[in-house]
Amino acid sequence: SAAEWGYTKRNGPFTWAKNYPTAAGIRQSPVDIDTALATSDSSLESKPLRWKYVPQNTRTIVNSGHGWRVDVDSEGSELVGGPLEGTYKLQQFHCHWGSSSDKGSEHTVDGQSYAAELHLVHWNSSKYADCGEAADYPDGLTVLGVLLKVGAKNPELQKVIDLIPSISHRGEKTEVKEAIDPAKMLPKTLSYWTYLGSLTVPPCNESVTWILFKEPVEVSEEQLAAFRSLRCYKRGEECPCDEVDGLLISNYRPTLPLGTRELRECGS
Ligand SMILES: NS(=O)(=O)c1ccc2oc(=S)[nH]c2c1
Ligand SMILES: [Zn+2]
Repeated sequence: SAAEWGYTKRNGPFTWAKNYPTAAGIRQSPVDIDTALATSDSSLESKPLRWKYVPQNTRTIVNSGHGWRVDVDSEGSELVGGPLEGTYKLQQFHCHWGSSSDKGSEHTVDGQSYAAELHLVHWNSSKYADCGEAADYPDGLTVLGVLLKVGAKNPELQKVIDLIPSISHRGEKTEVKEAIDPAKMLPKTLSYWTYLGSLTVPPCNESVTWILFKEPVEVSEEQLAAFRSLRCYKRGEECPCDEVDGLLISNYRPTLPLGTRELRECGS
């Protein structure tokens, strides 16, 4: 099959449009958040963003070959309000990072990169049967983005880090025994920017309402180093990517033009 997409020169973001034409679309993510362009919107202020997660429903963590991903049983979760119509359910959460902590976030703010970015992926359960179906519709998905900056060790993310040694190679997965509470990974203040975009990984479906919190959350250098210890190839196979012995040292997509899309903000 065609070389699997990834983040190296050979299979990275600038090659994705070859096999995934949507990646060259006009509603792509991530984007640079030009804070001067953001318009505050009273309708956002009048419908506060509200979420409910069930920590016991975080099921498994897997090495997708593109990073770690915690898959969640959607039942019992919900995200409503803000720019959203209807109810969205949590499907999974994962992270993007760089080879050093001066880069790694997908969204940038006035051109500034952060060390990493956490994504909580939700699907519109008011209109669609599951995440896969929802991903094919412009109002199908919502991703809550949290910017991560270097600082104190993040106790909730530490529960993910502790599982990384058991999913070191692509395809490996393990049960999440100690419940991880997604709500504890969100910032204290809930101000955010929102715009219409896409998945930041192939097939780059233009089906995501992005909600990016303004306040970064802290993570330690050691925790970032643990992310970079994941390998992008299967145990027993040789490394297909020309990354330093197949370590997933970087898995963020560079920003795409906002174009004529509206960028709204809620809260200061
Ligand atoms: N990076 S992202 O746009 O939040 C995103 C959204 C949905 C996904 O499904 C898989 S699998 N990986 C994904 C990444
Ligand atoms: Zn992501």
